[in-house]
Amino acid sequence: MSLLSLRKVTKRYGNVVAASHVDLDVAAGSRTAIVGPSGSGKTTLLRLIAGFETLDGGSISLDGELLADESNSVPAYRRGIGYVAQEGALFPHLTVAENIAFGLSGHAERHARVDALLDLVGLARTMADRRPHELSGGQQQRVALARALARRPRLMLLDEPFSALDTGLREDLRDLVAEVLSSAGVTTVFVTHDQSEALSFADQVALMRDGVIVQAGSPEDLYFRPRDAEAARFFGEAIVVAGAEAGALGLHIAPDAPAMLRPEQFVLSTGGADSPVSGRVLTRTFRGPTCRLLIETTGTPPFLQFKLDYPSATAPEVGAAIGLKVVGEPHPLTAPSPAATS
Ligand SMILES: Nc1ncnc2c1ncn2[C@@H]1O[C@H](COP(=O)(O)OP(=O)(O)OP(=O)(O)O)[C@@H](O)[C@H]1O
Repeated sequence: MSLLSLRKVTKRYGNVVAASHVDLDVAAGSRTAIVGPSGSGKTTLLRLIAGFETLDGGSISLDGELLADESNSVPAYRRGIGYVAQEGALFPHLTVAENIAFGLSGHAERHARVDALLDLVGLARTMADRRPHELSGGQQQRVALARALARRPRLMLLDEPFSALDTGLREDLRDLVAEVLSSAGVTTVFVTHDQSEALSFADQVALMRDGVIVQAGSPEDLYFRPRDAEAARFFGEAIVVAGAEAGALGLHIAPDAPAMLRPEQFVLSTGGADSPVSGRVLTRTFRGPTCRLLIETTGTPPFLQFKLDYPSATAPEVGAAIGLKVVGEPHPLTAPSPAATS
């Protein structure tokens, strides 16, 4: 069942339409990622849901209750929504415990709740008396999460909460947050510009472009069945082929629409005598466990170039002849694209 519903949500800043007729449904207990290029309207959408901004059109409802439309707006503090921003959202003059307990009533209850929340977000109880400047960035974000959870929100909004952290820490904290939120059963909407974070953390991914949600669906939908070439490339390497290019790969696609393949749909073999398509390695970039190879087909023109990752231990050298076989189907794209490869 849908907990959060956005209907034709519109927000303008002067001439800029930051959100335009946005429809979005978020199921109870699920996690939705909002992704898209810089300036596409992700933060605006989150701030509208939180109640930090007013709507110019449309409506937002939570659990059947109207939160906002053109003429009404429930104040942010009455929405029962938790919000964790990128960084710096803690009160600097309050201790960790005071930050977490901010707004909670009852001394005894506050104390017990702070301890439970510190445990939940993996912070030692001895940190309760520290102030934010005595914590690392990752610890501060854990406190911010604990503070948002303290009020038992109906919905949690996360605006790039891990983006200021180093890669390793970022992944650890992301896994912890996923665990904490699902064990607490908290419905979550989060903004990220990191595609892999969106694909791994979310049940539903909504891709925004120029204030519009161009596609919303499961991570698999967005990755394997993107709507257009731009959406395809947003989620990783995409090989977009049309007409003769598809023929050169031995694929059958509709004549006037392009189609997309992911590089991992190409099975590469060295030697290549038995493979339907022949090619050679143009460049080879070592990346640790894998090498990124730039491949060019050599059989039937037009000759296509594309990149694919291959295990380093057995990666072919530059100039090596290879064989290629396509597995799975090419995915048809709705909008034509002039470029053949990414
Ligand atoms: N308070 C504001 N006043 C004027 N324009 C604004 C305001 N807030 C956002 N905008 C504009 O609205 C558009 C959407 O901004 P928004 O911050 O929602 O994008 P975003 O997708 O979150 O971007 P980023 O990934 O860079 O954070 C942008 O063109 C931005 O310049």
